[in-house]
Amino acid sequence: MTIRIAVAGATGYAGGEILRILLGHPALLDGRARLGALTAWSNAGSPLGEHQPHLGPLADRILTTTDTANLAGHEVVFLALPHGQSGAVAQALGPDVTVIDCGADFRLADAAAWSRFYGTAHAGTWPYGLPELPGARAALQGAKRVAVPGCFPTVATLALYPTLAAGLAAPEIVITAVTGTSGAGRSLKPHLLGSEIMGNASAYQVGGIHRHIPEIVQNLGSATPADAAHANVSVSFTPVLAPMSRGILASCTAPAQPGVTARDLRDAYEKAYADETFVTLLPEGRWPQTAAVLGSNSVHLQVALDEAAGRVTVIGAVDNLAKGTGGAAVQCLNLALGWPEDAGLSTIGVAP
Ligand SMILES: NC(=O)C1=CN([C@@H]2O[C@H](COP(=O)(O)OP(=O)(O)OC[C@H]3O[C@@H](n4cnc5c(N)ncnc54)[C@H](OP(=O)(O)O)[C@@H]3O)[C@@H](O)[C@H]2O)C=CC1
Ligand SMILES: CC(=O)N[C@@H](CCC(=O)OP(=O)(O)O)C(=O)O
Repeated sequence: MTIRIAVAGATGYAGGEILRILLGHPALLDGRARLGALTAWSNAGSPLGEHQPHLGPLADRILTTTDTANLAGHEVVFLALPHGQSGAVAQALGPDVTVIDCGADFRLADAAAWSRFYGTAHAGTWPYGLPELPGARAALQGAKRVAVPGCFPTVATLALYPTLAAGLAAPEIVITAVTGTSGAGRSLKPHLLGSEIMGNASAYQVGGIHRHIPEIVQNLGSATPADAAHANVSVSFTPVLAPMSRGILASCTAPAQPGVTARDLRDAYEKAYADETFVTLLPEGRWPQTAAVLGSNSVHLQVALDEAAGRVTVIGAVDNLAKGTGGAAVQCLNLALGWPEDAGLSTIGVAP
């Protein structure tokens, strides 16, 4: 049987990245799977090529409206819709359909935290699509519903989890992350005008209000077993917008426990990620940079002990649209359908 895959939100950045990756996926190249409906909202009725000129083979495909009728009859549906839109769409899809949601709607287990940061009713909680988190991979194998992580939580979690799980630092976390503009999606936003962005760097959502904070707390809370309720995990997170289209470079720090050495830290990361295809601890002395992971499903990490300040510092780089969304979504598809986890996904970046 050929698996039919629909992509809802195909005109967006996340939907476009999912399609870019699927066009090179072995299951689509050899006919085990094929692309069905490609849906949109305000741009329904127009050809995909008007919005995603880089997806040549799909240029003439006409976008249909994101609704139940158009998404019916597919074995797999990717949702790449604005926050709050996934719940109703997913509910109308049968339990046998594999639904992979790039939005935030089903990421959080804590309904109160959801309401506090998103201001709407909590839709529910699905298996969390970060296979590299201990225990997560098993829950994703064969899953019919997957919540793809946010881009900042992906890199922050992978950067700090080994340190916290090994008890090498206290969970009093400070993260500053430089991000490209595509993280905001492609709808017009005044602060993302070219003239405001070029030659500029600006902090936003400062002071504990960014939506990704509860997601990072949830993930890193699970690294500290004595803290099931995440009560003593604190996360100070400051995002900084920079003039680049893709990429996140995150500096993640936490207070080192007394007696911890640089060797302890490296050992923790080498052990945690020894078998992970998409997480690379760089050789000593080399530092992650966004260009090195551009277009790839990789996260690059480097860890240092700042002895004078008594802090662990981990630098992480990710392509927000690849491992930060579209690549993670395809990695989760592979796990859900029992395909090789890395099928269609590259660890090789685009540089310069
Ligand atoms: N960009 C990123 O780096 C990341 C994005 N995500 C998540 O992925 C999802 C999509 O983000 P992104 O691609 O950046 O966003 P975009 O703004 O680029 O795209 C949004 C898509 O949703 C469609 N859409 C707009 N309004 C509605 C609506 N009311 N109902 C249904 N569909 C609608 C748009 O269609 P049309 O063009 O026809 O109006 C478009 O296809 C979001 O939930 C986002 O949080 C997650 C991690 C990282
Ligand atoms: C530059 C910029 O605005 N970035 C977005 C990234 C969020 C994102 O894409 O993740 P979600 O799926 O959780 O929305 C932001 O900071 O809100």
